[in-house]
Amino acid sequence: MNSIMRPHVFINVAASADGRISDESRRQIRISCEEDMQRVDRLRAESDAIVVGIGTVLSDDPRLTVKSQALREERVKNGRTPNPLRVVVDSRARTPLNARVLDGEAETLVAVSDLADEERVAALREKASVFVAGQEKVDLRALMEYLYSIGVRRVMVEGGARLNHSLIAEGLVDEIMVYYGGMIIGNGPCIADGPSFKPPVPLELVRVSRLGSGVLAVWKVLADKS
Ligand SMILES: NC(=O)C1=CN([C@@H]2O[C@H](COP(=O)(O)OP(=O)(O)OC[C@H]3O[C@@H](n4cnc5c(N)ncnc54)[C@H](O)[C@@H]3O)[C@@H](O)[C@H]2O)C=CC1
Ligand SMILES: Nc1nc(O)c(N)c(N[C@@H]2O[C@H](COP(=O)(O)O)[C@@H](O)[C@H]2O)n1
Repeated sequence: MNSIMRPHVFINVAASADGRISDESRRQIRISCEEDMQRVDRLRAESDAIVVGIGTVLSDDPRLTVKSQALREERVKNGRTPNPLRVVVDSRARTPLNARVLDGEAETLVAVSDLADEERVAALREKASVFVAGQEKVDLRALMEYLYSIGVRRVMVEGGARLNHSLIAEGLVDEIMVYYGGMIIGNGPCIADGPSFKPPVPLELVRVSRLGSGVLAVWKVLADKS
């Protein structure tokens, strides 16, 4: 793979003990304990951009903002915007115009592909920036290069399952943080949904710790990096 200039990219995800990130209805499930939610808020505050897939926007309607006022103020003190840039990977420009990511609380970039309907893109441009790359799916390497070019150096990916898989498949992930909550979900999307990696993507365990009622594992991705 040709190397590109791109930000440091990490995935943060909350999973059940059986590795599921929601149930078969794909509706959001609260897996994280309070301590983990605070850790996630700090990670957001330390990031320049938060990336999610359109599946996550349609299922969860997330805000993707920093919840702690103190952390937002600290960012501002350091010359940054109160919240990181929100990025939605959305090939066909399906982000609803009333989605919380378009609420103006933070800047938002919607990444679409050539498949996106022009009228939908024009409507999104009223509320967000739009980046176009890729014929069918969004070209994730081009997106990461673009984010780097606008000064983004640290990207937090908050799912979902299919976007995580694609980013790992493209060699665009450096680190994966998994909070395992004390529950079994059964059927549902897993941490990375897609065709089997052959061979499996190797990870190195960086650290593991008990957090609240669950376990936090931090992994470094050892596969070829771009
Ligand atoms: N427990 C947790 O930490 C989290 C759980 N979730 C859960 O994950 C589920 C959503 O995950 P998914 O349905 O897999 O949707 P997703 O959020 O991964 O979005 C995938 C969609 O993005 C679009 N896309 C455009 N370009 C793409 C590319 N190059 N690669 C991959 N996708 C591309 C496609 O339309 C694709 O179907 C929900 O159930 C949500 O609740 C989501 C985030 C975090
Ligand atoms: N860290 C974490 N723990 C859980 O238990 C979760 N269900 C999620 N989901 C992610 O958080 C987003 C919600 O963000 P807002 O609170 O609306 O800002 C959701 O879309 C998932 O990406 N995460």
